Amino acid sequence: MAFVTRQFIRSLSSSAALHAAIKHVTIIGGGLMGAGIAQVAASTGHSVVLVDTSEDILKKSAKGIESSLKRVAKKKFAEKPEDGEAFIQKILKNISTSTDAASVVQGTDLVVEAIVENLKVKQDLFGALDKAAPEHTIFASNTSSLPIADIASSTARLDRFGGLHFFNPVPMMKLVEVIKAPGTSQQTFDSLLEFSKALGKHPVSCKDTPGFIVNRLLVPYMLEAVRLHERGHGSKEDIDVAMKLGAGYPMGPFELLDYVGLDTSKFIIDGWHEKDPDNPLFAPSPLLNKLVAEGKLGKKTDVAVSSFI
Ligand SMILES: CCCCCCCC(=O)CC(=O)SCCNC(=O)CCNC(=O)[C@H](O)C(C)(C)COP(=O)(O)OP(=O)(O)OC[C@H]1O[C@@H](n2cnc3c(N)ncnc32)[C@H](O)[C@@H]1OP(=O)(O)O
Ligand SMILES: NC(=O)C1=CN([C@@H]2O[C@H](COP(=O)(O)OP(=O)(O)OC[C@H]3O[C@@H](n4cnc5c(N)ncnc54)[C@H](O)[C@@H]3O)[C@@H](O)[C@H]2O)C=CC1
Repeated sequence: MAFVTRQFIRSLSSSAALHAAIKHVTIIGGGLMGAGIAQVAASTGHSVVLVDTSEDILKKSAKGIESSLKRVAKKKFAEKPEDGEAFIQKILKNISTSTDAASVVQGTDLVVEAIVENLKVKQDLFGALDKAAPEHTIFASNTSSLPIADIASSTARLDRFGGLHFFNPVPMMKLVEVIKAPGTSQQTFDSLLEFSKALGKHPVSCKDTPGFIVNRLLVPYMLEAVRLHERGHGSKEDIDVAMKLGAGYPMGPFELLDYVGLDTSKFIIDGWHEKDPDNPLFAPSPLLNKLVAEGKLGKKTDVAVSSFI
């Protein structure tokens, strides 16, 4: 009995040690999501390396993180603004940047990928990182719409691979969907749940099904808003106002599409349409296709102007 108890306590403490082990995080992709995830991880005391393809992009990511932190500090230190600068600098010290993912993952506990929503590109990245990262390193994807199992299939660490789906803007949105793919071990899943909590987020458990929970509901709604407008049944402005004042959404669907990025939205819809071509919920939108072809991608193209105008 005493032995069982000791064993039990030992297994509990080794699982706690595993959870505590996520200290060093590598975020791949310094765009809208990666920069936000890096900011939140650094703000909660993690040591973060942010990776992208060029120094110029990383400079832009760092600028975005700093201005977001300024907004946080302005609120947090409203009474004592002089403490705000020290708060920002302390967090920025936890973040370094790199363009060489394979070398920085050598010392990391967790890789969170937030690059372009393309299966092949994600698989190539993880396939290469799998060879470079230590045994214990957990891999996670922030994909909006792709099956985690498909992304993980380019690696030999299916048990240490899961989904961590954050929401935009990451510093403000409390939810993280934690996805357990068929190969994800319980230990990995628990570590991802613990990590989400350590970031101050509220995790929910998801199966590896298309769109998990939020996007399975949100994407058809947003597309239906675009189709309603395409049919001439409402102006973009009226649809946005209607959903804000009539349904209590903080942003209307067109405002949100601008915020999320029209390119990312198109990647999601095209991918689902290809898999399920007869499903009218995922039919491509001529308006969205036209705007993306014109390079109008939403706020990421021009913060001040809506791509839908
Ligand atoms: C068709 C396919 C489509 C597929 C899409 C899939 C994408 C995904 O995979 C999943 C997603 O992320 S979906 C998007 C989920 N996000 C939302 O729905 C956001 C909705 N908007 C909001 O919650 C608020 O407008 C929001 C919180 C953003 C802003 O709040 P407010 O509306 O009250 O407006 P503000 O006056 O601008 O902000 C108030 C204060 O909030 C703070 N803040 C906002 N943004 C911040 C940021 N980025 N960093 C730091 N602080 C921030 C800030 O304190 C601000 O006050 P000020 O600084 O004085 O303006
Ligand atoms: N935009 C949103 O609201 C949300 C997006 N997501 C998902 O997060 C991921 C990223 O989305 P965003 O941040 O919006 O995209 P983004 O376009 O803002 O940023 C993507 C970044 O990844 C970089 N990148 C591309 N390939 C790379 C590679 N091989 N190695 C390193 N960096 C690379 C790009 O240079 C770019 O800076 C996508 O999978 C998307 O579906 C998830 C939740 C919300």
